[in-house]
Order: sequence, then C-alpha cells, then structure tokens
Amino acid sequence: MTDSVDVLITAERVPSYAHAGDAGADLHASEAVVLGPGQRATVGTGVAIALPDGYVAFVVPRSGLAFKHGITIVNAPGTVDAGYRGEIKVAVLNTDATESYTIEAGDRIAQLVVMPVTRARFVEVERLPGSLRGEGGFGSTGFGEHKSGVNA
Ligand SMILES: O=c1ccn([C@H]2C[C@H](O)[C@@H](COP(=O)(O)OP(=O)(O)OP(=O)(O)O)O2)c(=O)[nH]1
Ligand SMILES: [Mg+2]
Repeated sequence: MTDSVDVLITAERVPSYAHAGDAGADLHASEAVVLGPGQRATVGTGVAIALPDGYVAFVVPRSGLAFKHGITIVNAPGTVDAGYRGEIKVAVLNTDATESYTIEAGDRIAQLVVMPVTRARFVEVERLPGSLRGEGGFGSTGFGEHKSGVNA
C-alpha cells in the first residue's frame, strides 16, 4: 500500500498518475507554445495547490520528451513551496540545436513529485566534525572503475 497525502487543488485538469505506483503525476500544458532550437519559455499548467506544511512538490522533466525531443526543464527540479498558491508553471527548454518543438494545450509536459521535506535548523559551529570523505568532491574519486574504498 502506497503512502498518500491529501493535496488541495484547483485545476483546469487535475494531474494524474499514469500507473499505480508512479512517483510523478503528469502536468498538462494549459496553453500552446512553440519552442525554437535552444529556446526556453514558461508554460502554464492551470494548476494551483496547497501542500500540507512539511511537504514540497518538485516539477521534473518527462523522460520521453527529453530523450525523443530534447525538451527539458531549465530549473529542474522546480520547487513548489508548501505556501505557494499561484499557478504551477513549467520552465521548459528546447535543447535541440536544429529542431523546433510545439507544445499543444493539453500535452503532458512535466510531472509533479510530492514529497515530505525536512527543514534544517542550521547550527553554527567553529569547526565541523571530521568524516571519511573530508573535503574531497567534484570527481575526487575519479571517473573510471572505482578501485579503492570500502568495496574494493
Ligand atoms: O518550476 C517551478 C518552480 C517554482 N514555481 C513556483 C512555486 C514556488 O514556490 C515559487 C518560487 O520558486 P523558487 O523559490 O524556486 O523561485 P525564486 O526565484 O526563489 O522565487 P521566490 O523569490 O518567489 O522564492 O514559484 C513554479 O511554479 N514552477
Ligand atoms: Mg525562492
């Protein structure tokens, strides 16, 4: 049994999960937009929600649109705050160098993933505790087969 939470909504078209168990509910465009190569635009969804406190919704790309047409979301994942009552918009980007892409009203252009979120209490200290990783990052473990570390 999947956890669920009630989310109040006003919508021209309520987002829907394509399959039982899907994490993302598809958002439909409320308007038509033509995206030239490399162009970005904000597309309306006609959806506004009131998330319960302690939840967030992420606006994330649909893989099929990305793979087949190079359509992605500039700010992926777009963050919808629990206190936001405006229309959810999708900042789409056509990454294709040569092909235009037309979004028709009603097309499923993105998906909405609702999640519980933990807010940090930032506790200032003089010095952070040590860790195995330390300050290594940004490719510090290399990019080929990983030969060192606990699983070597
Ligand atoms: O893809 C998105 C991302 C955000 N939003 C809405 C909901 C979110 O709560 C609000 C603000 O988003 P964010 O905090 O990411 O943008 P900002 O540039 O920091 O704007 P603000 O100063 O209003 O917080 O805009 C969308 O509709 N779609
Ligand atoms: Mg913000």
